Amino acid sequence: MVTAAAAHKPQQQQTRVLIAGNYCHDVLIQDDTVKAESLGGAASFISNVVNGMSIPCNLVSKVGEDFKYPVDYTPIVIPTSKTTVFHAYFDLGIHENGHQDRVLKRVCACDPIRPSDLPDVRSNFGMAVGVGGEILPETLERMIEICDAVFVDIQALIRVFDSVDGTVKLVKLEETGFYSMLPRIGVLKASSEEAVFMDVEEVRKWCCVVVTNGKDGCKVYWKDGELRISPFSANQEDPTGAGDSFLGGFVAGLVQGLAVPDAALLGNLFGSLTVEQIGLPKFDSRLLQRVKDEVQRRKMQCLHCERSDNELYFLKPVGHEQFHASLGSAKLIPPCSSQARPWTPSNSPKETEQTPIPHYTAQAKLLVNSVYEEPIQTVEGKP
Ligand SMILES: Nc1ncnc2c1ncn2[C@@H]1O[C@H](COP(=O)(O)OP(=O)(O)OP(=O)(O)O)[C@@H](O)[C@H]1O
Ligand SMILES: O[C@H]1[C@H](O)[C@@H](O)[C@H](O)[C@@H](O)[C@H]1O
Repeated sequence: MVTAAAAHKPQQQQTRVLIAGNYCHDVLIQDDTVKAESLGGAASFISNVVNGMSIPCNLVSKVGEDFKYPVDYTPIVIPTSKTTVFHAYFDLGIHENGHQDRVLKRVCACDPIRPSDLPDVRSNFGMAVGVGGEILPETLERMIEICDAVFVDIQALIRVFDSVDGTVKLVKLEETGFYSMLPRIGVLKASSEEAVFMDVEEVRKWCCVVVTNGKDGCKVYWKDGELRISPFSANQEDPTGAGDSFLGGFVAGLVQGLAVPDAALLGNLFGSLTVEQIGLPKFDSRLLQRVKDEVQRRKMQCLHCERSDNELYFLKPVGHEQFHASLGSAKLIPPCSSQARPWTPSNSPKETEQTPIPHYTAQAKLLVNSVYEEPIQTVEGKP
C-alpha cells in the first residue's frame, strides 16, 4: 500500500488547503441508459476549483487499482480495494417543483481515510469531503487537530448505504458520531435537501452553517445572524458536483482573504459554472483569469474597509452587489472552447432578496483567525 506521505504531490512549503475525500467513478444513468461516465467525488470537484484559482493544496484520497482517470493529486492506491463507484439515476428523483434530483447508489466503496493517512504538516483550511462514508469520526478529529479551520460537507457525515443495492440514504446528524465535534469545526455545508437532517437552529449555535439551494443560491447562518447570497444564472445540464464546486469556490475566496459573503458569491459562481457541464467541469482559462483578477481587485478594495473587529467578518462589505455583477459579467466572456453538451432542460435562476444581519460570534473569530493569523506550524508527531 502506498502511504499518504509517498502518494502526495510535492507540495510548496506552506500547504494552505487540505482536502480529504475519495475520488470516485460516477456513472450517470437516465432511462436505463448510461448517459455519461466521469471522474467524481467531492475531492475532485473541489480541487478542480481550488487549482483553477491557483491555490496550492494537498489532497488525500484512496482508490483501487481500477482507478481510471488522470488526476492532479496522486491518490493512495489500495490493492485490495476497488475505487468507489456511484450510479446516479436521473429519472427516479424528479421533485414536484421541477428540481431534478438524483437517486444515488454507491455500488463500490473504497477504504476509509484514516488519521494516519493525513499529512503531518499543519494546514490553514481543512476540507472533510467524503462521499461514500470514507470520513471516519477519528479522521475528522485528526483534521480538527491539524487544521486551523475545518470545512465539512454534511454528505460526509450523514450518508448511509443500503446493504443490498447501495442506495444512499440520509440519517439525522445528531444520530451520528460526528455531532459532538460541531463546536470545533468552522463551517458545515449542506444542500437544502440535506439540511432537513439537522436542526439548523441548534447547529448554528456551534458552527457556521451554509445551506445551498440550487438555482436560488445559498444562505449563510451563524449564531446571531443569517445572510442570503445571490445566485448566478446558469443553463443547467447536470447538477452533479454543484455543491462541491460551491465549497471549493467558497474556501478559495476565504483563502484569499474575502469576507464570508463575498466568498459565498465565489462559491455560487463556481456552483453555477459546474451545472452547465456534464460531470467534472472544465473551466475556461480566460474566465478563470478574469475571476482571479476580480477577486484580487475585491481584496484590494476590502483592505480599505474597516475590519478591525471580528464583528465585520460576516457583514456584506460595501460593494458586495458590484462584486456579484463583476463575477456575473466574467461568466459572459466568450469561452475559448465550449464544454457543455445538451442533455436536460435548462433552468433559469431567480434573483433573491438579501438580508444582512451583522453580529459577532465565536465562529466568526475562528474564521478570522484562520484567514488572518499567519504562521503554519508543523505538527510534531501523531498521537
Ligand atoms: N441551476 C442552477 N443555476 C445557478 N446556480 C446553481 C444551479 N444549481 C446549483 N447552483 C449553484 O451551486 C450551488 C450548489 O448547488 P446545490 O444546492 O444544487 O448543491 P448540491 O445539491 O449539494 O449539489 P450536488 O449534490 O449535485 O453536488 C448553489 O448554491 C448555487 O450557487
Ligand atoms: O461525484 C459526485 C459528487 O461528488 C457529489 O457531490 C456526490 O454527492 C456524489 O456522491 C459523487 O458521486
